[in-house]
Amino acid sequence: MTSTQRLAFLKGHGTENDFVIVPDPDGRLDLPATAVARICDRRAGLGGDGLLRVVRSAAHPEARAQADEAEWFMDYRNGDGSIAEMCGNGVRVFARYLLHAGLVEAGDLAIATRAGVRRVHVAKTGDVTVSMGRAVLPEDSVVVTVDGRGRPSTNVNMGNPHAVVFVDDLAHAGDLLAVPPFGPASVYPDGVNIEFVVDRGPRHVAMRVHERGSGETRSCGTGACAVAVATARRDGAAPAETGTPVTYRVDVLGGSLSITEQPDGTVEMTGPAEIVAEGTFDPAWLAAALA
Ligand SMILES: N[C@@H](CCC[C@H](N)C(=O)O)C(=O)O
Repeated sequence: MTSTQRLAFLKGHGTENDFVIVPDPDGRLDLPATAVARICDRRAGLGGDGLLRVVRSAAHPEARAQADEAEWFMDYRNGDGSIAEMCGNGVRVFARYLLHAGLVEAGDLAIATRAGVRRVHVAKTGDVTVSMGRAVLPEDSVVVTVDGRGRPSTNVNMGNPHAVVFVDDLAHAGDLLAVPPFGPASVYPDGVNIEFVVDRGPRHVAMRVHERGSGETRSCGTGACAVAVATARRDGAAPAETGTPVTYRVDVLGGSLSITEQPDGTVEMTGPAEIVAEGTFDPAWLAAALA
């Protein structure tokens, strides 16, 4: 980018998990963690739970191997600038952006991520569905520390790490999240996303989440998948054994997501994804942020 060119950005969200989208098709932009954190700052920057850099897979060293399957790579960063393997709301917003920008046709497409290629269905309007791969549930229940107290949780990996804690009242989660919860470093050496869950009805739950690298957010797509799978195990629902898909509605502070576990173990998520604004960075502000 030359000093006279202005870098474009867009803003989007999925169930109010919000992202700054930065198109960088040829992978020319060096975006250090400090710059991402400044861009995602809600007072001194644009504000967002995370950032989605849009890069051609062939132009990114971490995605080159996926380039035959997926033209575009979602380079996802948390709001503090740290890198995460996967973002479920982000990948829906990423697909909505590709369509919005005319980079793909409506229908089925593949998106490269650090957790592997994800298949997405995006129509011209409405919800976006993404196949999130298989959940991995290591057998052990893990004790996480919430507000100074140990609580048992279900360890679920959706490409990124989650700990699902069943609670009696979600209202308490707000107080509990005042001090960031954490999991044991032996199980989660790179940190963990922690979900608090209550029942709302048959195959219907609500959650709040504390995200690694972003704090409490109004939604987490991978978290909702982890919650649905952990709840299905708790409820004794076993799609692999019955051959019948199981669907949970997972309410989040910013809306609701539909999560289906298929008999082959893959997890599908359906929910909204919207682009809300687009513009350009002030070149002087950006240069300072990148310095
Ligand atoms: N909000 C995301 C998850 C983003 C990554 C997460 N904070 C991590 O560090 O693993 C989602 O919608 O899945």
